[in-house]
Amino acid sequence: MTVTRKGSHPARTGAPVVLEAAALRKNYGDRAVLTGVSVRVHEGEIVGLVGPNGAGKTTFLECVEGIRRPDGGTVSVAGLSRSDGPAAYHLAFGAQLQESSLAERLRVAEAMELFAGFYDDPWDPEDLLERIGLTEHRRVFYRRLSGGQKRRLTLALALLGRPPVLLLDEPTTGLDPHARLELWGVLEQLTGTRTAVLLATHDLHEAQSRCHRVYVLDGGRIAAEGPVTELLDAAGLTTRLRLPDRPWTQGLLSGVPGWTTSRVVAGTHYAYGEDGFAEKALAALRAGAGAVHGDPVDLRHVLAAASTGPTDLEDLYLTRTGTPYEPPHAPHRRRESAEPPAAGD
Ligand SMILES: Nc1ncnc2c1ncn2[C@@H]1O[C@H](COP(=O)(O)OP(=O)(O)OP(=O)(O)O)[C@@H](O)[C@H]1O
Repeated sequence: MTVTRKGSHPARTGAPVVLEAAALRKNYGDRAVLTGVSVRVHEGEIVGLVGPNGAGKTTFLECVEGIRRPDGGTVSVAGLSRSDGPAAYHLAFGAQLQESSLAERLRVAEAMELFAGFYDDPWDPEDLLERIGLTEHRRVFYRRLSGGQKRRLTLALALLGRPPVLLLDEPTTGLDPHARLELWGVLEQLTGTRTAVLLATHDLHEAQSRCHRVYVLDGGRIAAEGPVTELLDAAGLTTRLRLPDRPWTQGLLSGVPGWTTSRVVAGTHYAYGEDGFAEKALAALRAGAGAVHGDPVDLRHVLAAASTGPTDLEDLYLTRTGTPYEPPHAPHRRRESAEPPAAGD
């Protein structure tokens, strides 16, 4: 069987590099949270940073943004680094943090005008509000906006300076499907004009369908990097067979030609392999497993529950991090900072 997968984008890795983080390290106390993370983003690229809760995604973005001071490694954005001074450095990128807050009695249009004043050649605030779907709320106080509207406003503020690089921390969390589409429309328009986007997300479907490349961060290190389809093919993860786990499952499947790896999560066995593996595995199950474990009723149950399909980023995530994918849900909790902002910000 030939497998087709979603989410293949023409590579932009030939374009100039606009963000380069090399061997970034960060400790909180004696706990190493980033252990040498290197990330590169090219002009016009949308790059996803995915990984389990606590993997270090926000810490990485905050080190790039200059909110945290890394304990090692280097960062440059649009050719600038923190040593060029915070004012110059902060013009190199627009950032939308995981949590942000504005004065409660600031109206949407006032916030846009205020922030536009920081830049020599800002985006027209009214045009930006229109594109991001906030025009009808332009006179609404910040405190009266819904969570999703606040996310849209903070994204618009990040875009105002027409930055060459956008750093977004879970930009679609809390947005309704229509707002998500609007947001992706704006981002894709921007990347058409060479803006680069690096975004942390838990939404693997968006990461796969919208990003040119992903970095899978796990335990403070990069566990995988590249276009999703290339990563899956290179790892021999073309097809997935999912079935209830039994004591004999691993032994039987690992002997099937084309098998690559398996993970067991909460009693379900996820077996991965190259093209054709799943069909061979099912045939092996029908032919041999009854003899192996001697319980035909249970084997019928296992076969009835088995399903096969092409792999996607969820499978890469599971095999690389050992953690099953959790779909995105409610807006993120507020995190208390145990560390003051880095000096100079
Ligand atoms: N200010 C801080 N002080 C101490 N520990 C922190 C601080 N910020 C984050 N951590 C810890 O560092 C680790 C990485 O956190 P971080 O928020 O970077 O991960 P993440 O991948 O963004 O997680 P999530 O997906 O939950 O947002 C976590 O264990 C977290 O508890």
